[in-house]
Amino acid sequence: MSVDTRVDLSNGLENVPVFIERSSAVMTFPEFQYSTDNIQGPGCTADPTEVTLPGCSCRSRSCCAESCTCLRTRGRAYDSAGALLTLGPTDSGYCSPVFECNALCACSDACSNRVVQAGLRLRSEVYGAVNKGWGVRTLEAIPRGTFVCEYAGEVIGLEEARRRQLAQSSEDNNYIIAVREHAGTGAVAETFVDPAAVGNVGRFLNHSCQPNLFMQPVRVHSLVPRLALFAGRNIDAQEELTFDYTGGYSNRLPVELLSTQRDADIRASRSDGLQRKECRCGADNCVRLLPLDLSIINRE
Ligand SMILES: C[S@@+](CC[C@H](N)C(=O)[O-])C[C@H]1O[C@@H](n2cnc3c(N)ncnc32)[C@H](O)[C@@H]1O
Repeated sequence: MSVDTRVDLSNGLENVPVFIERSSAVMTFPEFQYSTDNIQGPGCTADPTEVTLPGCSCRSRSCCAESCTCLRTRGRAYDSAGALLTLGPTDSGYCSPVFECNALCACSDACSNRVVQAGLRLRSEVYGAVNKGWGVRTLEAIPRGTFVCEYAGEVIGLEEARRRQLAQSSEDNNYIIAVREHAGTGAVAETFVDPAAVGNVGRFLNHSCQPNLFMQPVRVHSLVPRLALFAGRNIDAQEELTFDYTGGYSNRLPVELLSTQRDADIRASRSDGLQRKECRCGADNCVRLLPLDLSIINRE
């Protein structure tokens, strides 16, 4: 792929271009297929592009929490400007699910419950981030709570995630993100997304121990969640965009896996094949090692 400032990495697929900084041309640019949406990968039993959720029958421009069936149970997720209302943990310790109005809903495209599905709105640039390979910075200021982009890629099953993680060498970038959600009755739903071969601008986001983005699973047309990234604080133009690869509080392991994870962490901090990489985020609270979700490879 040729690298030029005016090249739109998404090739017109996004609402706004995703630029590549010209001075970063010395670094090799990875080959991958740009996709704005998740696609079904090996081991994923549901097609993320299929419309499977029921729609509301609100004939209004924008839905009201009192009458809309999409909003009635869980309440409003966004304010009237589209900013995410809850940017913190719920009592369960997991993030609260967000359901947007979908293709089967009778409300208009201007409904305030359609944010992530509207796609990228902010201009950003992929650039050479010192000592971290490629990174993403915003070209405009972003208010807290604003939707920034998805972490889109192949949605894969646990076995496939395990196979891919085991095939990685210590030099390879790790792209697989596992997200866990409380699914009621004590069950925990897990989603694995790998944007290495098919993905969007999210695949270039680096980790920080003090990130400015926050990951929130959002369901639009399908039960398969989209991993949406929102601004966790006000962000200035030119700041690097980062998120916590562990998913922070929203990604706690189920209790039965906690001891496995602890043992695995100890094993991996020794020098086996899955040596963890040094974290170069530069934050005051940096834990010095990049997170690696060892529960994927240590699960029977
Ligand atoms: C999802 S990719 C992010 C984009 C990547 N920097 C690139 O060049 O394509 C994840 C990889 O980026 C690098 N990375 C991300 N955050 C980092 C950090 N805080 N410190 C050092 N390397 C980091 C690691 O090599 C990691 O495996």
